[in-house]
Amino acid sequence: MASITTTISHLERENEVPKVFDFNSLQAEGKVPNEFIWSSKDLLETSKEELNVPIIDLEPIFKGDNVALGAAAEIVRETCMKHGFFLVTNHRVDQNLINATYQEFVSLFKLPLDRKLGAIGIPWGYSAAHASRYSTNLPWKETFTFQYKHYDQSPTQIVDFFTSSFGDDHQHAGLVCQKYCEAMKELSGVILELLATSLGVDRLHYKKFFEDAETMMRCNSYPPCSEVNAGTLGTGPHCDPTSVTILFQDQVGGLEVFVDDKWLSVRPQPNTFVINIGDTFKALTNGLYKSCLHRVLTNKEKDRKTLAFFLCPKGDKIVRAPENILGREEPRNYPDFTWSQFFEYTQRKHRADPNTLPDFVSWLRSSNTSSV
Ligand SMILES: C=C1C[C@]23C[C@H]1CC[C@H]2[C@]1(C)CCC[C@@](C)(C(=O)O)[C@H]1[C@@H]3C(=O)O
Ligand SMILES: O=C(O)CCC(=O)C(=O)O
Ligand SMILES: [Fe+2]
Repeated sequence: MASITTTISHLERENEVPKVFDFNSLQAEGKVPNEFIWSSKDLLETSKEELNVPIIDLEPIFKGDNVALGAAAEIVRETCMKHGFFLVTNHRVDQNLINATYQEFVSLFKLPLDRKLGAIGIPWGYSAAHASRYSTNLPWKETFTFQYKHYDQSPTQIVDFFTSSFGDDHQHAGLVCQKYCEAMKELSGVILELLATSLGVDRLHYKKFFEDAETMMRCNSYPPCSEVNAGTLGTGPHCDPTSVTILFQDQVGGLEVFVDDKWLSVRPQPNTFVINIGDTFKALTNGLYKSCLHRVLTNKEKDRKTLAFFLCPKGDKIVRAPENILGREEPRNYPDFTWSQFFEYTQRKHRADPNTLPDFVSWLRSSNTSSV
């Protein structure tokens, strides 16, 4: 996928000089530029009720308790057919590693703007509100994104990206993030076994499919926004185009899920990760599981950070659902495609939103038809 970095065309910024936003200045000024104002349909009011998210205790599953696995799989199937979000606890990821990774990003986003701008890159690198890609509906956030290749045994895979982005003084940060990604890779294996069991397919089916994954790791840093009622969003309404997201969120809150025509908040729960199904995994279930809509609100007082581990298959692998999901013979609802094709579509043709997957499938089918 590195080719995208050299050939990417800015979605909405073909012929303009991209603006650069400094959130420190924006906060000091206290006013919100128009580019950050979203439309009323994106800003529908949040419901008073919260999303009732099941918390799956992974400890019995780690211990090989198949009865517990079966019970957990039932809960996962029900929740993924409804909205695609659940929490996991007793995940065996060292809390000190989570804290250390979180603190590395606290420091990283405190760097002077010129050092962060020196790490700007698409899709890998630093971004301030995605202002180098879009000119409207800008998210009120900074991000740092990099790729983690599960099959790359190099101990410096992530370190090299951090030092090339920020200099040799970020070698330690890279090492910490590499250990975090390795822990996420282990956790993703357990989640994939749980998902396979919930779908009635071979328990190792998805784990094997993702054994050479090329994952996208991102830290989202959401500065406080003094003008919360101005119509800003930390991240706009979307379905993750990726496969399975393992999200660490701090205790600030702001993540919301659209279920039964209502925006419901996902309350931060200590010692848990948020797991959500993305578009590509939806296709890997032939559309049975929801890749559901979510968004992030801004808040007036607190800085919020999240660590998103976006599990993605190796770019050239064919995304195709296994036969007999839940033991049912079903017609195929999606054409074969590769993650590289879909990722490139999100980066060059269609900003990920609530309709990315159906729009991609229509585009793919029309391209295949026209190419014959
Ligand atoms: C494949 C991806 C594209 C985005 C990062 C991952 C999964 C989520 C996508 C995203 C967060 C959806 C909302 C819009 C977006 C542009 C963003 O706000 O960051 C999306 C990411 C991206 O294209 O960088
Ligand atoms: O930061 C969050 O709470 C969620 C962010 C998100 O949905 C994303 O980056 O895809
Ligand atoms: Fe998301």
